[in-house]
Amino acid sequence: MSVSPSSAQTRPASAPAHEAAVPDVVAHQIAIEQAHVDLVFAELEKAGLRADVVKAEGLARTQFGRSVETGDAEGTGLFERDALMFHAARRRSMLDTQYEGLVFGRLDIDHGTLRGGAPDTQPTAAGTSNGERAQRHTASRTEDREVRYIGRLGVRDDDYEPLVIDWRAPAASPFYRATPVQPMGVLRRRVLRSKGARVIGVEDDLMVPEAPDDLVVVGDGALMAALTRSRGERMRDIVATIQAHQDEAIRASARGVTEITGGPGTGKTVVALHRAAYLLYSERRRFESGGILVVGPSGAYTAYIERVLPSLGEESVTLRALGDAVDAVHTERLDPPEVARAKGSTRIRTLLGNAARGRVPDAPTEFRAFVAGRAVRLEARILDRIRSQVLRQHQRNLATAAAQAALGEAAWASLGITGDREAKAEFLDKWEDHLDVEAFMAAWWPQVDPREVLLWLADAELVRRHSRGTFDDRVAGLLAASFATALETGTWSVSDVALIDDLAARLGPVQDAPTEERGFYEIEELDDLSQYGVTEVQPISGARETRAEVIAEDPRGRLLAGRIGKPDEYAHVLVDEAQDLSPMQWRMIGRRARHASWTVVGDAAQASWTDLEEAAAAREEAFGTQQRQRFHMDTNYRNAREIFDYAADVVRRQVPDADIPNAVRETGHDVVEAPLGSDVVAAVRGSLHELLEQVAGSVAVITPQRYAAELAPLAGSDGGRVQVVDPMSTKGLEYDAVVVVDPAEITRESPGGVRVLYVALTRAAHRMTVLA
Ligand SMILES: Nc1ncnc2c1ncn2[C@@H]1O[C@H](COP(=O)(O)OP(=O)(O)OP(=O)(O)O)[C@@H](O)[C@H]1O
Repeated sequence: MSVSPSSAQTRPASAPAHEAAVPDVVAHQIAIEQAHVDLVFAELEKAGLRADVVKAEGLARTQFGRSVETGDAEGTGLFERDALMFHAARRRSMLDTQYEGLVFGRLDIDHGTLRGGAPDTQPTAAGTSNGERAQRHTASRTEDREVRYIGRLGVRDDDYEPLVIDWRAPAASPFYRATPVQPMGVLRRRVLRSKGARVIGVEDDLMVPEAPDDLVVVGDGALMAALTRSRGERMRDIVATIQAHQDEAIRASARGVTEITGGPGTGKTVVALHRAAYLLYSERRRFESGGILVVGPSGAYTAYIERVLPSLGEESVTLRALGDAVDAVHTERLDPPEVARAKGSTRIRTLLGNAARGRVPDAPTEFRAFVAGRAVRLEARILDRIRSQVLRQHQRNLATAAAQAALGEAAWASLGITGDREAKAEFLDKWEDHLDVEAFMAAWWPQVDPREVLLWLADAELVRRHSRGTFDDRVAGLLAASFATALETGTWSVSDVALIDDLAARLGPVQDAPTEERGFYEIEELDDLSQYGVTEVQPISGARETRAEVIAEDPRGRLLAGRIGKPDEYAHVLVDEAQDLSPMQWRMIGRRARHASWTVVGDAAQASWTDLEEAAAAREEAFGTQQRQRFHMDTNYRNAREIFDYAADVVRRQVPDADIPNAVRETGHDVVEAPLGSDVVAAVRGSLHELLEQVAGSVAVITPQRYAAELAPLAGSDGGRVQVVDPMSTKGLEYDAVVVVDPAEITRESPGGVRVLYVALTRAAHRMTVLA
C-alpha cells in the first residue's frame, strides 16, 4: 500500500489551497476554531467540577463503563469519567505541547447535496445516533451541512449535546476513513494544531474536487507536518493523523488474534497502542476489568512508549518489558548469544523439568526416627521414588501434605506389618504431628522458590546430569556459568525471566509459613535496617502501602528479593517486536493470556531470534485455535526516503524476501558515509558535531559492543541530546539523527546478523551517518 489517499499528498490539484493560504485567511480560520475550543474548555471546567462532586459522593462512575451499546460516550457517567481523566492527565502535564490538542479535528460534512443522495458516512448502529445528535449541536448548518469536531475525548454541553466527539466513536470514523475517492460525505477534513488550549494552526485536506465557496482550505497537510517534526524522547500519539489503512487495524474486531506486520517505521507500534485505547473505549467493561497487557522488548522501549496511552486518556494498561514480565524480577541484562539461544529454546524444559523434580540440594537422603515406638528407616531410593510419585500429580509447593502422607505410607510399609489396620491407623496418626517427621519434612520438602532452582543450576555437574541428551557438555557448561554469573552479580538475565516463569508454573506458588511472612517485613518493625543486611527499602504500590520490599545487600538476596505469585491474567495481550520473542518467552506470555485476545506486531526482517520455526510453533501454541485477522502496513513514516533506501539496499542483499515498505518523505540529504579510522572516538565526535547542528532533537550513536566502553562518555552530551546505545536496545525506538558505528562489526557480533544491522539503519528520522 502506498501513502493512503487520505494523506495530504493527494490534495486534488484543483483545490484552491495555496491561493487561499495567505496569513490573514489562516488567522481568521484559527480564530474560528479557537472560539469552539474555548467553548469546549469552558464546558470541561464545568464538567470537571461536576466530576469532582461525583467523586466526592463516592460514585465510581467508571463502573458504568462504556459498552458497545453506549459506544458514543453516552450518558452523564461516561462524560464525567472523561472529564476526570482529562483533569488527572492535565495535572500530570500529559497533555502538554508535545501533543496535538484536546480538540484536534473538524469535519465539514454535506449530508445531502453532494451527490444528490444520502450521506455516505457509513455509521454503525451506535454511530448513527451519535451522528444525528452531533448534527443538532456541533452542526453549524447551511442546508445539509454539518460541522463535527473530533477530540481526545467526548465533550458535551449542559444539555448533553456533543461539542466534541471522541476519536474512537463511530461518528469520528470519517475523519480517518474519508478519501477523495470515497469522501463519505466529507467536504473538508481539518486538523487543528494547538499548544495547550491555544490553536496555533490548521491544516486542511479537501475531499471533493472543488471546494464550495464558503469553505476555505489552508495548510500543507497535517501528515507531512507531523512527520517532519523533530522527535522527542518519548513517542507521540498520532491521533490527529491516523491514516485510513491504520484506522482499519486500530478498529478491527477485538476477538481472536490480530496480526500487524510491516517493515520498519510503518507505524506498527503506534497503531497497536491506539488499538489498545480503542479497545478500552469500545468494550471498556471487558478490557478495563480484564486488563490489557503491552509487552515490549526492553525497558528503554516501555519508557519510550509510556506516554502514548495516557495522552489518549487511558491509564489502565500494563506495560511490561520482557525482563519485567514476572513480578519481583526486573532486569535488562542480556546473556551472550549462545546462552540466550539455549535458554530461549523449549529444549531447556528438559533441564528445568528434571531440576524441578530433582532432589533439593542439601536435603537429607535418609529418614530415621522412632514413631509410635517403632524404628523407621527410609533410604534415598525410596525417598526418590516417593518424590517422583507425588510430583507426578502435584505441584511441589502445594504438595507438602501429600508428600508427608506418602512418606507415612512408605514408612508403614517399610515395617513389613500386614493386616493390622488399627496399628496402622495409630502409626499414621502419630506420624501426622510427630516432631521428627516435621523436622524431616522441613528439610526434605521445603517450599522452593523457582529462582532457587536456577541457582542450583550454577553447578555444572548438575546441569550436565539433568540435560543429558539435550545439551552437550559445552553448552551445559555455558549455562551453569551463566547462573554463576547471576550469583556473582546479583542480577538475572532477560532470558532467565522466562525460565523462572516456567519453573514457577511447575512448582506452584510458594506457600507462606503459617507463623511468619517470607520476604516482606513491616517497615515499622525494622528499626535498624542495616543489621538485617538491608540497604534500601522500596514501597510497594498496591494492596498494602505500609509494606516494603526489602532490597538485600548480598547478590543472592537481591536475586531472591520479593515474591513470585501466580501470574496476572489479562483480557487482551499486545506483543510488540514479536519477531524477537523466543519460544520460552511465548510460553511465558501465553500463561498471562489463557483467555485473552491478542494483538501481535512484528517484522521478520528485523528478527534477532534465529530459530524462527521453533518460535512460530510456540507462538501458535499460545494463540490456540483463535481466529486470525491480518493487517499489513507498507508505508514507512519514520525514515526519510534517502535513509530508508540505504537500509533497504543493505538488507535486500542478504534477506531477499524482506518486507520493504515505501518511505514517503524526501529530505534531499543522502546518508553520509565516512571512514571509521583508527580513532573511533574522534570519528564519532566529528559526525556528532555535524548532526547536532543539523537536527533539533535526539541523536543516537549506535555502536557494537567492541567500542561501547570508549564511546560511553559521549552519552548525555549536548544537553542530554546524545545517546550511546547498542543495536539491540534500539528496537522499536527512533531518533532525529543517528551515527551507525562499524556496520560490519554489528552484523558479526549479533546472532541476528544483518537483520540487527537493518534495525540500526532504520532508526533515524532525518539524518544518518555511517562510519565504516
Ligand atoms: N499516521 C501517522 N501520523 C504521524 N506519524 C506517524 C503515523 N504513522 C506512523 N507515524 C510515525 O512513524 C514513526 C514510526 O512508527 P512506529 O515506531 O510505530 O513504527 P514501527 O512499524 O513500529 O517501526 P519499527 O518496526 O521500525 O520499530 C513514529 O514516529 C510514528 O509516530
